[in-house]
Amino acid sequence: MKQFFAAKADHPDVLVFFRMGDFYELFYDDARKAAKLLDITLTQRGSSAGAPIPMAGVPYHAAEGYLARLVALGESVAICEQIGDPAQSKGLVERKVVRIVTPGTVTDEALLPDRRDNLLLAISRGKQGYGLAWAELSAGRFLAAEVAGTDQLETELARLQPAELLIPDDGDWPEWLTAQRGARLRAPWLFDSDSGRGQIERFFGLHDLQPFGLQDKPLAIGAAAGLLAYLQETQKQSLPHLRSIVVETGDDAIAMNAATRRHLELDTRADGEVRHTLLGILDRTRSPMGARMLRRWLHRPLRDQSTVRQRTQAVQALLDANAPESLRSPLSGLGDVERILSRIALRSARPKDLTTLRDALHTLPELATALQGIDSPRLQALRAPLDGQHAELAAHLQAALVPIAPLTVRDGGVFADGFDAELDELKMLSSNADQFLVDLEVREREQSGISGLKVGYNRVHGYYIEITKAQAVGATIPVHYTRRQTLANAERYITEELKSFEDKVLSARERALSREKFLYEQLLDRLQVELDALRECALALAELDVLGTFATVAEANDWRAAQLRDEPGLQIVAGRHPVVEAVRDEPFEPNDLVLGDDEAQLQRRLLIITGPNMGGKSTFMRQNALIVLLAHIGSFVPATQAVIGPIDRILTRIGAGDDLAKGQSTFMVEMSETAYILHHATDQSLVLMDEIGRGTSTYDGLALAEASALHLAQHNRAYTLFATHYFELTTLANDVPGVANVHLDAVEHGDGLVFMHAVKEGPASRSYGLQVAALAGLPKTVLAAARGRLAELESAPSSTAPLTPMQLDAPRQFGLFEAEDALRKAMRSLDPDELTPKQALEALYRLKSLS
Ligand SMILES: Nc1ncnc2c1ncn2[C@@H]1O[C@H](COP(=O)(O)OP(=O)(O)OP(=O)(O)O)[C@@H](O)[C@H]1O
Repeated sequence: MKQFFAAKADHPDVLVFFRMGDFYELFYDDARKAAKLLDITLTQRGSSAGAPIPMAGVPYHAAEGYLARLVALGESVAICEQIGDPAQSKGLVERKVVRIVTPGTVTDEALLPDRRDNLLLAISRGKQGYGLAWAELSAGRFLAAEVAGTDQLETELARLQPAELLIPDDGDWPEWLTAQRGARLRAPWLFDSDSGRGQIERFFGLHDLQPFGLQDKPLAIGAAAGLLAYLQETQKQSLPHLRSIVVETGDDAIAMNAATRRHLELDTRADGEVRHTLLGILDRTRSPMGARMLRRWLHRPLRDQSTVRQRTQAVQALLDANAPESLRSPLSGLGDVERILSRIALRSARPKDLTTLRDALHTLPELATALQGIDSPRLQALRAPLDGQHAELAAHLQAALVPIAPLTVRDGGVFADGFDAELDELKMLSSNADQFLVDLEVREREQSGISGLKVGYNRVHGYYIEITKAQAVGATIPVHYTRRQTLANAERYITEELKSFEDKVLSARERALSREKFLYEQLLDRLQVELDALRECALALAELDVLGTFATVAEANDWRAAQLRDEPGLQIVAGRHPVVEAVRDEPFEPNDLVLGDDEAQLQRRLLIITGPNMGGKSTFMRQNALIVLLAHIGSFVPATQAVIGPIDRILTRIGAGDDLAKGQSTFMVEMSETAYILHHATDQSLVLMDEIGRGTSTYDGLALAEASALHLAQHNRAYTLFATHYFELTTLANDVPGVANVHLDAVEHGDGLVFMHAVKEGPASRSYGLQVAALAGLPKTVLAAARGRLAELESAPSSTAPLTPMQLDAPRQFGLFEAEDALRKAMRSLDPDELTPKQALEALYRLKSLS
């Protein structure tokens, strides 16, 4: 327990896995917590100061599964191992914390999600805003940035979704941040940028931070220092694969805040589902590295048109050369080269990692050939690191390793025959043993005349000659046999010859094992030298995977290349919603979008979109945002043509949901998202506003919607799609330059409604709210009451009656309500108590004819 308390004192904030024989044991609060989180039994062991000590444990061979679960829950674990051999040590075996497994720093294959990055993020703050530094230890990436305000900090967090978050413990952080999974408060001085600067320089072996472009970014330096300190504390080893810090600046990418990422359902839907999202449609990548790169690209569409154009051109070239499949098939089964390289750097690579790397290197020539002659600068740039660069290393690994590697180096069997003469000889000694023993047995049987005599081996006593009691009856045990062990019905002996054989074989086995360990370390050393080149290769493989995926998706779904250009404006012809189109059984109705200032100086900046519920307003708005986004990651887009000018932000306000975590009501969320948009949208931003104002009373809502639309059109001058049921807003088009109306339609067909889903110029004529409600199965009595109330509202609008959106477009709904009025009058004239059954039946027919 003294050893445990010492380990715990050094690691008070994490669970301590304390190795005892075949188990990792947890004690006291750690035991209680682990028992709850892992659903393992809480027991007791001994007592301390008279009180029993709570304990829980997991078997050491199954520890990985438990660690994976704890890490996924945001917990960290200090692994305290037995140092030295218990068989050799007198008294207590020494124990030491050898590593700390934390959610943001894990590199073991079994503990990592394979298709998404696993990031550790550190934040610092100052008067100018916040510094961020994040690392993906499993891939050797280290980045930093500075942002101006809390909004942007939230945006970056939504993008990066770190597994672990380091925050200086200097008080007063918002709860949404400190309550994040994996959030950890750390001593503020660890984030100090003055001392941090020196630490970073020392770590990377630099004179100053100029090469990283970090020298004038004290906040980013503070964050990077906080992150490095944590890495060094938890990893307890050198981190040679972290080679540089890449500084990201916000201007490089199209900004999308947390709400936008959520609303556009880039990689998860509100219900947590992943398949029916943009990533779900797009992700046909063949390797985990490709999948991770695609996700990163999707969350960071680039504003740099030339990079994006190169990607799009590469996709086109692949399609023209009919090459997507010949590129993609070698990528399947390639393995996670990127993460394997990190494990090699950290010297934790397993034999299987090395055989996977070997097989991947053998695939490179095939890939290089597939890309040969394709007319694309980007593809050729990616081909360069694959082509013939690693043939020697591939041959070396081929010669060194067995075809299918064992799980660990510990039990040997990693190296192939013929690779190392010394190892071969040692292995020969131990494998020839079998024949020697067979020969010996035959010989001893003949010489002793005991035909049932057996030669055997056991781990404790070593080699022996066994003679059963029955066999011994009447026989003479040879004099050179020395008794080794007595069993109930047999005696075991050893001879000089067998003993010297045993020494030779056992030492040969041990020496073979230690030779294998030595060779393994040597192989890791050899690989260290090649890491940079191999990393470049891994990145090329990932990007080829993504570009090949873009080509395949484009081909399968008939997507086309978008044209990015410097002139402002957005023109999309026959655009479709990639997810709705994929999910729906019926054909999708393509729609156009034109926004911008055309040659005739006609402005078209804000579209008021009206139309019935279920008409397709939200779908239309989102599809345009998704097309713009896809175009900026280099993918083709679901449209026959898309010409897109510079875009700096995509901002959305869609749907409503309480944010209970932040203590905000539906309306509050709606307004704070609107406020964000009005503050941040520029004349290069794409803004989607879906039914602003519906979360409050009608007049308030209408007033807010109109004022927001005006602000967007006149002040922000953003490209705005503004869907609304407030029909009043359609008059803005008459008075405000840049505002235009479009609408979606439905037609009544029998009892039902048919939605046309086609976007047309001009305002909608009706809203069909009650019909849609009927389709949704509202009880007939409620519908009838609603119809009545609607008619009343229409015939006698009063300032005291609550207005509804229905009422606001009511003047346009003549036909429907005239018929209802006649019906209503006829009904009023009836007195059921006065009617005979026959009159009642006639009245019913009359009413039916009026309806
Ligand atoms: N262009 C289209 N082609 C085919 N189907 C479409 C199209 N647009 C929308 N839809 C279908 O119509 C459904 C409703 O669309 P959407 O949610 O966009 O309507 P809405 O007008 O925003 O409705 P509300 O006003 O109730 O929010 C979609 O789920 C989709 O199935």
